[in-house]
Amino acid sequence: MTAQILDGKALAKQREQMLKQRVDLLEQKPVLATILVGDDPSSATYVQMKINACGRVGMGSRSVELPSTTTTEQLLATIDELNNDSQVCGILLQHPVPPQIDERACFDAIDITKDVDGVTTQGFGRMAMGEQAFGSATPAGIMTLLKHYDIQLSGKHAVVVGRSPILGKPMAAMLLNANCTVTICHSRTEDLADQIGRADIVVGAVGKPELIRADWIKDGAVVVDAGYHQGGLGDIEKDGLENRVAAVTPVPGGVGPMTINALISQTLESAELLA
Ligand SMILES: Nc1nc2c(c(=O)[nH]1)N[C@@H](CN(C=O)c1ccc(C(=O)N[C@@H](CCC(=O)O)C(=O)O)cc1)CN2
Repeated sequence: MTAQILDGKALAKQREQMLKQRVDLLEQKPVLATILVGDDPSSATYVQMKINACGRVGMGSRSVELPSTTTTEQLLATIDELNNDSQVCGILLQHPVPPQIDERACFDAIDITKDVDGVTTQGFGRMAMGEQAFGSATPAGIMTLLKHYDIQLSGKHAVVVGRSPILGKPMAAMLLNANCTVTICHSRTEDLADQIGRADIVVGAVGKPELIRADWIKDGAVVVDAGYHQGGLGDIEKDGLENRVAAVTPVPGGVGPMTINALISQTLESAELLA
């Protein structure tokens, strides 16, 4: 068996062409506001990648950069201003924020209609209940990728490794909504290798380089790696997998580009709904 490569980079590029056509139909250019707090170089790179993607599809962006000493109150005030700015149709608060900030309070201050990154508690709840909501960007991008490659989900056993509010938990909810049987594993899971060995679909969403070993994964599984670490490593070790699994996301070029694509797609949807 030769694994199908779930090429997120190519799919994101293809989808950007369609997004551009939809943007061109709008009278007012959609604007995504990005908020970067502090000076983490990776976060700055990811925000710049999002701003660049907006530009490629003809959308505008408003970049807000705040110092690492910013307080929760100051960040809440910035979010409030953007909530009330009729030109802004989506707000992205880059995670992580510096430790003195109550990140959850700040995420939850984003107006639900502008929560295009799917980070609010209300958005999560609505999505989990199967109601209209923008999904958290990385799991939403993964779902688009799986759909594009016609990966069958209904009735399959998915194991999500990681339970973070913007990745593992919403990923599990989305797979459940797609009729998977879902197991969530995390740092306290005692039999991780056994759980992974029973998975038809494995999602690495734990943020630890190659924590998931290739030989735990069963033949014919679908392997989705949401991790990205120094040296191009993901959360999942890939040694020999390409000859025995059904499909695998590359790192880089798999989930990452689909995260950004989900964000800009949802920003456009927000603009279309607000128009
Ligand atoms: N508010 C949010 N914060 C964070 C999110 C998020 O979805 N919303 N996700 C991650 C980081 N992230 C986006 O913010 C992100 C990470 C990596 C990539 C990506 O495309 N990576 C490339 C490789 C990197 C490169 O080329 O430099 C790839 O995988 O091909 C996109 C987005 C944490 N924070």
